Amino acid sequence: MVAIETTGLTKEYGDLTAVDDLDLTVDDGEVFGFLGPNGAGKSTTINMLLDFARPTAGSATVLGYNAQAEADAISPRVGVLPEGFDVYPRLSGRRHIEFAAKTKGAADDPDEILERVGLDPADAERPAGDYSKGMRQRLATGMALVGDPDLLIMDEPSTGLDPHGIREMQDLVGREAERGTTVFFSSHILEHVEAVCDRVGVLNEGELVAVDTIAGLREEIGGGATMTLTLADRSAADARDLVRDLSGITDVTASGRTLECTVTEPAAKADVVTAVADAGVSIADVRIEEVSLESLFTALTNGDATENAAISGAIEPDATAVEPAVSR
Ligand SMILES: Nc1ncnc2c1ncn2[C@@H]1O[C@H](COP(=O)(O)OP(=O)(O)OP(=O)(O)O)[C@@H](O)[C@H]1O
Repeated sequence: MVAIETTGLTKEYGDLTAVDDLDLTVDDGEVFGFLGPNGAGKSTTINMLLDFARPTAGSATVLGYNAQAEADAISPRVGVLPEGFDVYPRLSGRRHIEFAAKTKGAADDPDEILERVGLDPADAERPAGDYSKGMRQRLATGMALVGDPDLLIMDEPSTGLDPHGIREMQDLVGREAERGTTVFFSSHILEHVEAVCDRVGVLNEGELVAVDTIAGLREEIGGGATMTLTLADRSAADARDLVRDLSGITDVTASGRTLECTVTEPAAKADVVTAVADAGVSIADVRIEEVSLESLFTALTNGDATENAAISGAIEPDATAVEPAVSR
Protein backbone atom coordinates (compact mmCIF):
# COMPACT_ATOMS: atom_id res chain seq x y z
CA MET A 1 0.00 0.00 0.00
CA VAL A 2 0.99 3.61 -0.47
CA ALA A 3 1.21 5.65 2.75
CA ILE A 4 1.34 9.10 1.15
CA GLU A 5 0.59 10.14 -2.40
CA THR A 6 0.42 13.68 -3.68
CA THR A 7 -0.68 14.62 -7.18
CA GLY A 8 0.03 18.10 -8.48
CA LEU A 9 -0.16 19.34 -4.89
CA THR A 10 0.18 23.11 -4.88
CA LYS A 11 -0.12 25.84 -2.26
CA GLU A 12 0.02 29.51 -3.06
CA TYR A 13 0.13 32.32 -0.54
CA GLY A 14 -0.70 35.38 -2.63
CA ASP A 15 2.11 35.66 -5.18
CA LEU A 16 4.26 33.09 -3.40
CA THR A 17 4.07 29.46 -4.49
CA ALA A 18 5.10 27.61 -1.32
CA VAL A 19 4.53 24.13 -2.84
CA ASP A 20 4.55 23.78 -6.59
CA ASP A 21 2.88 20.87 -8.40
CA LEU A 22 4.23 18.20 -6.06
CA ASP A 23 4.00 14.55 -7.15
CA LEU A 24 5.32 12.36 -4.37
CA THR A 25 4.77 8.75 -3.29
CA VAL A 26 5.83 7.30 0.05
CA ASP A 27 5.41 3.55 0.38
CA ASP A 28 3.97 1.77 3.35
CA GLY A 29 6.66 0.88 5.92
CA GLU A 30 9.20 3.24 4.40
CA VAL A 31 11.31 5.80 6.28
CA PHE A 32 11.21 8.77 3.93
CA GLY A 33 13.38 11.86 4.39
CA PHE A 34 11.78 15.07 3.19
CA LEU A 35 14.65 17.45 2.67
CA GLY A 36 14.96 21.06 1.72
CA PRO A 37 16.46 24.32 2.88
CA ASN A 38 14.48 26.63 5.14
CA GLY A 39 11.42 27.95 3.33
CA ALA A 40 11.43 25.14 0.73
CA GLY A 41 7.83 24.22 1.50
CA LYS A 42 8.24 21.16 3.74
CA SER A 43 5.95 22.33 6.56
CA THR A 44 3.39 23.58 4.07
CA THR A 45 3.32 20.13 2.45
CA ILE A 46 2.92 18.46 5.84
CA ASN A 47 0.16 20.92 6.75
CA MET A 48 -1.72 19.94 3.60
CA LEU A 49 -1.29 16.22 4.35
CA LEU A 50 -2.85 16.87 7.76
CA ASP A 51 -5.54 19.23 6.45
CA PHE A 52 -4.11 22.12 8.48
CA ALA A 53 -3.78 23.99 5.19
CA ARG A 54 -5.88 23.63 2.04
CA PRO A 55 -4.17 23.09 -1.33
CA THR A 56 -4.64 25.71 -4.01
CA ALA A 57 -4.51 22.89 -6.56
CA GLY A 58 -3.88 19.16 -6.70
CA SER A 59 -4.65 16.53 -4.09
CA ALA A 60 -3.11 14.17 -1.56
CA THR A 61 -3.97 10.82 -0.05
CA VAL A 62 -2.72 9.66 3.34
CA LEU A 63 -3.09 5.97 4.21
CA GLY A 64 -5.43 5.66 1.25
CA TYR A 65 -7.77 8.46 2.36
CA ASN A 66 -8.20 11.83 0.69
CA ALA A 67 -6.28 14.25 2.90
CA GLN A 68 -8.92 16.96 2.64
CA ALA A 69 -12.24 15.12 2.26
CA GLU A 70 -11.44 12.29 4.69
CA ALA A 71 -9.19 14.00 7.25
CA ASP A 72 -11.21 12.54 10.12
CA ALA A 73 -10.37 9.00 9.02
CA ILE A 74 -6.67 9.88 8.80
CA SER A 75 -6.04 11.68 12.07
CA PRO A 76 -6.49 8.70 14.46
CA ARG A 77 -3.91 6.72 12.47
CA VAL A 78 -1.25 9.40 12.18
CA GLY A 79 1.19 10.58 14.85
CA VAL A 80 2.64 14.04 14.36
CA LEU A 81 5.68 15.71 15.83
CA PRO A 82 5.07 19.29 14.68
CA GLU A 83 7.88 21.76 14.13
CA GLY A 84 8.29 24.08 17.09
CA PHE A 85 6.26 21.91 19.46
CA ASP A 86 6.71 22.89 23.08
CA VAL A 87 5.63 21.32 26.30
CA TYR A 88 3.14 22.50 28.89
CA PRO A 89 5.72 23.59 31.48
CA ARG A 90 3.87 22.63 34.66
CA LEU A 91 2.59 19.26 33.46
CA SER A 92 4.75 16.20 34.09
CA GLY A 93 5.96 14.10 31.16
CA ARG A 94 3.63 11.32 32.19
CA ARG A 95 0.64 13.69 32.25
CA HIS A 96 1.51 14.77 28.70
CA ILE A 97 1.28 11.15 27.54
CA GLU A 98 -1.93 10.60 29.50
CA PHE A 99 -3.37 13.77 27.97
CA ALA A 100 -2.43 12.58 24.49
CA ALA A 101 -4.05 9.20 25.12
CA LYS A 102 -7.24 10.84 26.39
CA THR A 103 -7.42 13.20 23.43
CA LYS A 104 -6.93 10.35 20.97
CA GLY A 105 -9.21 7.97 22.86
CA ALA A 106 -6.31 5.50 23.01
CA ALA A 107 -5.71 2.92 25.72
CA ASP A 108 -1.90 3.02 25.64
CA ASP A 109 0.13 2.29 28.76
CA PRO A 110 2.00 5.58 29.43
CA ASP A 111 4.92 3.67 30.98
CA GLU A 112 5.40 1.62 27.83
CA ILE A 113 5.42 4.76 25.67
CA LEU A 114 7.81 6.57 28.04
CA GLU A 115 10.16 3.61 27.90
CA ARG A 116 9.98 3.47 24.11
CA VAL A 117 11.10 7.09 23.83
CA GLY A 118 13.73 6.69 26.55
CA LEU A 119 12.26 8.88 29.31
CA ASP A 120 13.00 7.25 32.65
CA PRO A 121 10.24 6.94 35.27
CA ALA A 122 11.74 9.55 37.62
CA ASP A 123 11.99 12.12 34.82
CA ALA A 124 8.44 11.29 33.74
CA GLU A 125 7.16 12.60 37.09
CA ARG A 126 9.00 15.95 36.80
CA PRO A 127 7.42 19.06 35.24
CA ALA A 128 8.21 19.01 31.53
CA GLY A 129 9.19 22.69 31.75
CA ASP A 130 12.42 21.49 33.41
CA TYR A 131 13.27 19.13 30.54
CA SER A 132 16.23 19.55 28.21
CA LYS A 133 15.54 20.08 24.50
CA GLY A 134 16.28 16.40 23.81
CA MET A 135 13.89 15.25 26.55
CA ARG A 136 11.17 17.57 25.19
CA GLN A 137 11.60 16.07 21.73
CA ARG A 138 11.40 12.56 23.16
CA LEU A 139 8.26 13.48 25.06
CA ALA A 140 6.69 15.07 21.97
CA THR A 141 7.55 11.95 20.00
CA GLY A 142 5.98 9.83 22.74
CA MET A 143 2.79 11.87 22.41
CA ALA A 144 2.87 11.32 18.67
CA LEU A 145 3.25 7.56 19.21
CA VAL A 146 0.11 7.30 21.33
CA GLY A 147 -2.51 5.21 19.55
CA ASP A 148 0.14 3.19 17.68
CA PRO A 149 -0.01 5.25 14.47
CA ASP A 150 0.56 3.65 11.06
CA LEU A 151 2.27 6.85 9.92
CA LEU A 152 4.59 9.05 11.95
CA ILE A 153 5.16 12.55 10.56
CA MET A 154 8.11 14.37 12.08
CA ASP A 155 8.69 17.99 11.06
CA GLU A 156 12.33 18.95 11.72
CA PRO A 157 12.66 16.63 14.74
CA SER A 158 16.39 17.25 15.06
CA THR A 159 16.17 21.05 15.37
CA GLY A 160 18.09 22.26 18.40
CA LEU A 161 19.36 18.81 19.38
CA ASP A 162 23.03 18.16 20.15
CA PRO A 163 24.78 15.26 18.36
CA HIS A 164 23.81 12.84 21.13
CA GLY A 165 20.16 13.94 20.92
CA ILE A 166 20.24 13.56 17.13
CA ARG A 167 21.54 10.00 17.44
CA GLU A 168 18.82 9.21 19.97
CA MET A 169 16.21 10.61 17.61
CA GLN A 170 17.59 8.52 14.74
CA ASP A 171 17.59 5.37 16.91
CA LEU A 172 14.02 6.05 17.89
CA VAL A 173 12.97 6.45 14.26
CA GLY A 174 14.79 3.20 13.43
CA ARG A 175 12.95 1.35 16.20
CA GLU A 176 9.56 2.65 15.09
CA ALA A 177 10.34 1.66 11.50
CA GLU A 178 11.15 -1.85 12.74
CA ARG A 179 7.68 -1.98 14.27
CA GLY A 180 6.33 -1.37 10.76
CA THR A 181 5.47 2.32 11.14
CA THR A 182 5.90 4.48 8.04
CA VAL A 183 7.99 7.52 8.95
CA PHE A 184 7.95 10.82 7.05
CA PHE A 185 10.87 12.79 8.41
CA SER A 186 11.43 16.39 7.32
CA SER A 187 14.75 18.13 7.78
CA HIS A 188 16.93 20.80 6.24
CA ILE A 189 20.06 18.86 7.25
CA LEU A 190 20.95 15.97 4.97
CA GLU A 191 23.18 14.23 7.52
CA HIS A 192 20.27 13.97 9.95
CA VAL A 193 18.16 11.93 7.59
CA GLU A 194 20.89 9.88 5.94
CA ALA A 195 21.32 7.46 8.82
CA VAL A 196 17.66 6.50 8.99
CA CYS A 197 15.96 7.04 5.65
CA ASP A 198 15.34 4.49 2.92
CA ARG A 199 14.75 7.26 0.40
CA VAL A 200 14.82 11.03 0.38
CA GLY A 201 12.90 13.64 -1.55
CA VAL A 202 14.59 17.00 -1.99
CA LEU A 203 12.38 20.06 -2.15
CA ASN A 204 13.67 23.44 -3.29
CA GLU A 205 11.56 26.57 -3.62
CA GLY A 206 8.42 24.44 -3.51
CA GLU A 207 9.56 22.06 -6.25
CA LEU A 208 10.68 18.47 -5.88
CA VAL A 209 14.17 18.38 -7.39
CA ALA A 210 15.10 14.75 -6.61
CA VAL A 211 13.72 11.54 -5.12
CA ASP A 212 16.11 8.67 -4.54
CA THR A 213 18.22 6.79 -2.03
CA ILE A 214 21.21 8.77 -0.74
CA ALA A 215 23.48 6.38 -2.69
CA GLY A 216 21.37 6.95 -5.80
CA LEU A 217 21.59 10.72 -5.38
CA ARG A 218 25.36 10.52 -5.02
CA GLU A 219 25.52 8.54 -8.23
CA GLU A 220 23.16 10.89 -10.06
CA ILE A 221 25.20 13.95 -9.14
CA GLY A 222 28.30 12.08 -10.25
CA GLY A 223 31.79 12.77 -9.07
CA GLY A 224 32.06 9.53 -7.11
CA ALA A 225 34.38 8.81 -4.23
CA THR A 226 38.05 9.73 -4.15
CA MET A 227 40.37 6.80 -3.44
CA THR A 228 43.93 7.47 -2.33
CA LEU A 229 46.55 4.71 -2.15
CA THR A 230 49.89 5.29 -0.47
CA LEU A 231 52.45 2.83 -1.80
CA ALA A 232 54.98 1.34 0.59
CA ASP A 233 58.16 1.49 -1.48
CA ARG A 234 57.41 2.37 -5.10
CA SER A 235 56.71 5.51 -7.05
CA ALA A 236 52.98 5.87 -7.74
CA ALA A 237 53.78 6.65 -11.40
CA ASP A 238 54.81 2.97 -11.77
CA ALA A 239 51.35 1.84 -10.61
CA ARG A 240 49.27 4.33 -12.56
CA ASP A 241 48.94 2.12 -15.65
CA LEU A 242 47.74 -0.76 -13.49
CA VAL A 243 44.50 1.01 -12.61
CA ARG A 244 43.97 3.56 -15.37
CA ASP A 245 41.85 1.31 -17.58
CA LEU A 246 39.80 -0.36 -14.86
CA SER A 247 36.05 -0.02 -15.25
CA GLY A 248 34.54 2.47 -12.77
CA ILE A 249 37.82 4.35 -12.33
CA THR A 250 38.58 7.81 -13.73
CA ASP A 251 41.06 10.65 -13.20
CA VAL A 252 44.08 8.66 -12.05
CA THR A 253 46.92 10.86 -10.82
CA ALA A 254 50.28 9.94 -9.31
CA SER A 255 52.41 12.07 -7.03
CA GLY A 256 55.38 10.64 -5.16
CA ARG A 257 54.06 7.49 -3.51
CA THR A 258 50.45 8.66 -3.64
CA LEU A 259 48.08 7.32 -6.27
CA GLU A 260 44.71 9.05 -6.42
CA CYS A 261 41.68 8.13 -8.49
CA THR A 262 37.97 8.81 -8.73
CA VAL A 263 35.71 5.82 -8.20
CA THR A 264 32.37 6.01 -10.00
CA GLU A 265 31.27 2.41 -9.25
CA PRO A 266 31.59 1.21 -5.64
CA ALA A 267 32.84 -2.28 -6.65
CA ALA A 268 35.82 -0.77 -8.47
CA LYS A 269 37.54 0.04 -5.16
CA ALA A 270 38.38 -3.61 -4.59
CA ASP A 271 39.58 -3.92 -8.21
CA VAL A 272 42.09 -1.10 -7.65
CA VAL A 273 43.57 -2.77 -4.58
CA THR A 274 43.67 -6.17 -6.29
CA ALA A 275 45.31 -4.80 -9.47
CA VAL A 276 48.06 -3.05 -7.51
CA ALA A 277 48.66 -5.91 -5.06
CA ASP A 278 48.67 -8.57 -7.83
CA ALA A 279 51.47 -6.65 -9.56
CA GLY A 280 53.57 -7.11 -6.42
CA VAL A 281 53.31 -3.46 -5.33
CA SER A 282 52.92 -3.12 -1.55
CA ILE A 283 50.22 -0.77 -0.31
CA ALA A 284 50.95 1.14 2.91
CA ASP A 285 47.56 2.84 3.23
CA VAL A 286 44.16 3.20 1.51
CA ARG A 287 41.81 6.15 2.10
CA ILE A 288 38.36 6.66 0.63
CA GLU A 289 36.49 9.93 0.73
CA GLU A 290 32.84 9.86 -0.30
CA VAL A 291 31.24 12.87 -1.98
CA SER A 292 30.31 15.13 0.91
CA LEU A 293 26.61 15.14 1.66
CA GLU A 294 26.70 18.88 2.03
CA SER A 295 28.09 19.35 -1.48
CA LEU A 296 25.45 16.96 -2.79
CA PHE A 297 22.66 18.90 -1.15
CA THR A 298 24.10 22.21 -2.33
CA ALA A 299 24.27 20.90 -5.88
CA LEU A 300 20.62 19.81 -5.73
CA THR A 301 19.36 23.05 -4.28
CA ASN A 302 21.59 25.37 -6.34
CA GLY A 303 23.55 26.60 -3.36
CA ASP A 304 20.50 27.66 -1.39
CA ALA A 305 21.17 25.07 1.30
CA THR A 306 24.31 26.67 2.64
CA GLU A 307 22.85 30.13 2.46
CA ASN A 308 19.61 29.17 4.14
CA ALA A 309 21.13 26.92 6.78
CA ALA A 310 22.26 30.04 8.58
CA ILE A 311 18.75 31.48 8.70
CA SER A 312 16.47 30.14 11.36
CA GLY A 313 12.98 30.79 12.60
CA ALA A 314 12.02 33.03 9.70
CA ILE A 315 8.88 31.09 8.85
CA GLU A 316 5.34 32.06 9.81
CA PRO A 317 3.46 28.78 9.50
CA ASP A 318 -0.32 28.45 9.56
CA ALA A 319 -1.45 28.99 13.14
CA THR A 320 -2.93 25.50 13.23
CA ALA A 321 0.42 23.92 12.39
CA VAL A 322 1.75 24.40 15.92
CA GLU A 323 -0.99 22.41 17.57
CA PRO A 324 0.27 19.92 20.14
CA ALA A 325 1.37 16.56 18.83
CA VAL A 326 -1.75 14.91 20.20
CA SER A 327 -4.28 16.73 18.12
CA ARG A 328 -3.67 14.78 14.95
N1 LIG B 1 0.74 31.00 6.42
C1 LIG B 1 1.59 31.48 5.52
N2 LIG B 1 1.38 32.65 4.91
C2 LIG B 1 2.23 33.13 3.98
N3 LIG B 1 3.37 32.49 3.58
C3 LIG B 1 3.64 31.33 4.17
C4 LIG B 1 2.78 30.74 5.17
N4 LIG B 1 3.32 29.56 5.56
C5 LIG B 1 4.46 29.41 4.86
N5 LIG B 1 4.64 30.46 4.03
C6 LIG B 1 5.77 30.64 3.09
O1 LIG B 1 5.84 29.48 2.30
C7 LIG B 1 7.19 29.12 2.04
C8 LIG B 1 7.43 27.71 2.51
O2 LIG B 1 7.38 27.69 3.93
P1 LIG B 1 7.49 26.34 4.78
O3 LIG B 1 7.31 26.71 6.20
O4 LIG B 1 6.59 25.34 4.19
O5 LIG B 1 9.00 25.91 4.49
P2 LIG B 1 9.87 24.80 5.19
O6 LIG B 1 10.55 24.05 4.10
O7 LIG B 1 9.03 24.03 6.13
O8 LIG B 1 10.92 25.66 5.97
P3 LIG B 1 11.60 25.38 7.41
O9 LIG B 1 12.66 24.36 7.16
O10 LIG B 1 12.17 26.70 7.76
O11 LIG B 1 10.53 24.92 8.34
C9 LIG B 1 8.04 30.16 2.75
O12 LIG B 1 8.42 31.15 1.83
C10 LIG B 1 7.10 30.72 3.80
O13 LIG B 1 7.44 32.05 4.12
